Amino acid sequence: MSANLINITNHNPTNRKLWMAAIKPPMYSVAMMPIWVGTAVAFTETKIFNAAIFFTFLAAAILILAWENLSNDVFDSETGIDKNKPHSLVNLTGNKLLIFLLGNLFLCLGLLGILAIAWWQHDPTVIGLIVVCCILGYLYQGPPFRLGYQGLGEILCFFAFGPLAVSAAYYSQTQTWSILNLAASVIVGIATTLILYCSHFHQVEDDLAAGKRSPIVRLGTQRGAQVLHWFTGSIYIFTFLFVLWGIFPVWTLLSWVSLPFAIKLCRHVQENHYQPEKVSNCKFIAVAVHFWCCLLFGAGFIV
Ligand SMILES: C/C(=C\COP(=O)(O)OP(=O)(O)O)CCC[C@H](C)CCC[C@H](C)CCCC(C)C
Ligand SMILES: O=C(O)C1=CC(=O)c2ccccc2C1=O
Repeated sequence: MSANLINITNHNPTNRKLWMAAIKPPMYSVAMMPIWVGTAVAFTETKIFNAAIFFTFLAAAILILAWENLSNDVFDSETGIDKNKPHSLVNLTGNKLLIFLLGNLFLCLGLLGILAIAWWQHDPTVIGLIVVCCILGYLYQGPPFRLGYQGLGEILCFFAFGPLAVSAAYYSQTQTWSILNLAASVIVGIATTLILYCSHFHQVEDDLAAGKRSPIVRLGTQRGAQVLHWFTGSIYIFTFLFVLWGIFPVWTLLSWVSLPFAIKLCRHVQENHYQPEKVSNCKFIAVAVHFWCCLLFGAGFIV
């Protein structure tokens, strides 16, 4: 049996854990929330809900994020930054080409789903917006740009998962634009960017060695942990202000139910920012903050 096949068929628990860490199932809620929130705002404003478009968009978003993650492992294998990362899909399979081709297959299927939406609407706007998201995703990690290595990933992430993806979801239902939806997209964008920011805390040593100037490399873990308080707090402060100004319905304050996760995240990082093995799970606490915050925020528009 080849080494690759041994890797894939070895069912011991450690190997299963590595595969789960490589595939990152909880991370895929990140692709779903912009579609959920954009569709919820569209429903509030227009009472339009097209289920076929909603579910096609959800599936396509998941496929596109799968491409982003698979190609991240491919491109990172070329810079050496993942050499200590056993849960990289390239390291697990030992087959970079396979992961590259699989990633591109997911991208094509995802874009086909979005193309179907554009076809049903006789309007290329949604595919245009999602192609721009994919270009930002490539600029983040792909050669020769690798803007994530310059510490610019958070900006790309905010625009891709915030204004662009949420506007695309809104437009896919209504074929119009909305200022309310743009304001809502700011909340989704910040909550998603929080996850990316948290993902750097445990990687400072490997990032430095590979020349990646992530925000945490630039700030240091201590200041990074302090900035995290403001970053996390801004989600709740902005939501409150938008409610106060009469822009968001009061029920969007339901998103504050996610505050315990946000407090847990800030405390955990404050206490462990300098211990990579302890802080490494903070990304998944941030995923919980994002999930509950965006789920309830979207629900607040429908209630
Ligand atoms: C792949 C991403 C982060 C991983 O970064 P890193 O290399 O530090 O992680 P590892 O340690 O695990 O190697 C996320 C990058 C996000 C990017 C800036 C923007 C992606 C845009 C998406 C393609 C947009 C999808 C939108 C969808 C809702 C239609
Ligand atoms: O593996 C990761 O660190 C991330 C994967 C991912 O898909 C994503 C999407 C949006 C924001 C952050 C992240 C990650 O950090």
